[in-house]
Amino acid sequence: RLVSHVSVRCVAAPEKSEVTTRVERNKNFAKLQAGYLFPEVARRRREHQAANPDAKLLSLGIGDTTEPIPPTIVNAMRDAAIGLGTREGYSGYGSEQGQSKLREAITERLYAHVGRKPNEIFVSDGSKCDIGRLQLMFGADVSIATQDPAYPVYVDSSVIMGMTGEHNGEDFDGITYMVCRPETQFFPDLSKAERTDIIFFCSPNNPTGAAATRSQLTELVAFAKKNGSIIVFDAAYALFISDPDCPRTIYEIPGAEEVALETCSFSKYAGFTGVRLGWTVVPEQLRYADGFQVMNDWNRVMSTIFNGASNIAQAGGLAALSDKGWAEVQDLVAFYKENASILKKTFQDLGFTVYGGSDAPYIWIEFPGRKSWDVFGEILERCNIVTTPGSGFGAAGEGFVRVSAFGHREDIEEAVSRFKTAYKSA
Ligand SMILES: Cc1ncc(COP(=O)(O)O)c(CN[C@@H](CCC(=O)O)C(=O)O)c1O
Repeated sequence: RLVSHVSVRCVAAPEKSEVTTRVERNKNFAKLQAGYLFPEVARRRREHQAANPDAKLLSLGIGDTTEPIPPTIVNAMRDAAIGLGTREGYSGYGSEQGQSKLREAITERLYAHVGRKPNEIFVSDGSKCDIGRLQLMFGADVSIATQDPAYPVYVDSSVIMGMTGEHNGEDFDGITYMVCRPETQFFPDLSKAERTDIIFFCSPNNPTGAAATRSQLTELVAFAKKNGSIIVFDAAYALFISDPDCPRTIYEIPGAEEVALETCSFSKYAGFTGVRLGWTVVPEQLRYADGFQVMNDWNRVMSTIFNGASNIAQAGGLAALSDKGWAEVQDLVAFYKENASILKKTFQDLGFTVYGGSDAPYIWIEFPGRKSWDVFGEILERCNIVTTPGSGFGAAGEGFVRVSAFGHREDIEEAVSRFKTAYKSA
């Protein structure tokens, strides 16, 4: 009997050396330089708390919602859950693509005006999960480009899938990093970018908070068309956009349906980070080089390795898209936007160079010449506040720190007071 790779301690027998199986490890994992960013931030937070047991830590690190789910939405999930306890209300496995009425509601609320149809909307258990499944669908032989800095899942999932080479000390060989820094308004210089099969693009961008303009996204779509690339457009924060010149979906750009799929989520809209509900749009017009519809393979992935989003979560999503629920969603987003505005102004008044925070729930603060993890540690020590180091999002994030606006208002105000005390003469 093969025992798994654990040290086996048998009471009766003497301690044996470590026993292993004969299964080779996926070599791609060894390319990763550290654990995933947010568990590492959490580890350092726990370490600091252990060393300072009386400290009241405030978390402006991971972008996790904090406010209660609004009544229309939570009542719908409550009723769905109660219904499962009755013969007429019970339901088992649902469509892997999502309940039709939810697909229709997402389309009606967010995409009908740009030509998308319910059969192109695939409901899931969240956008991060879909990114991993999209990588599985694309396979290891595609070439990848991503904004830098960016949501770490794009790079880490590409490494795990075997789409990259080794880490070269700064970043991974085989990935095209499209640097997004202040000098180019956080939009990549596409004239210098190599052709890749897949382009991960997030707007509003996590972590910089920059929302791409219509002309920038028009340039991106043209770039993808010219190169025959597929854009994975991550719109997880689209509802935070106030600037009318910044599209909330890539499909506001004519022709995008031929080169882009879009992933989005109820996480930051309805406080569903723990409920788990998202979707990915795969247009009928999106085709591989051989003309095969991408939608067909995405459907095959979702029906093969996913058994559908929770029926309770879907009931909540449907309620969120009702007129009443959507008004409550807007109020939630406005609450976090106000947090962002308070934080942004605080850092500006303290003399920092600050980006983001207007069309996104993230504030991107520059610490010229400083190492991000050092600044992270300094803020933790001086303010007992958890942030996220910019270098955790890519090499171009070095010298920056991300501050999240997800928090109770009293915690945001306490954080502001602590920052003012600690950095009054920045
Ligand atoms: C751009 C982007 N896409 C997708 C997600 C996740 O969407 P779900 O539908 O909830 O799966 C996040 C959350 N990013 C947060 C949380 C950390 C993480 O997801 O690893 C953040 O960046 O702090 C995100 O920033």
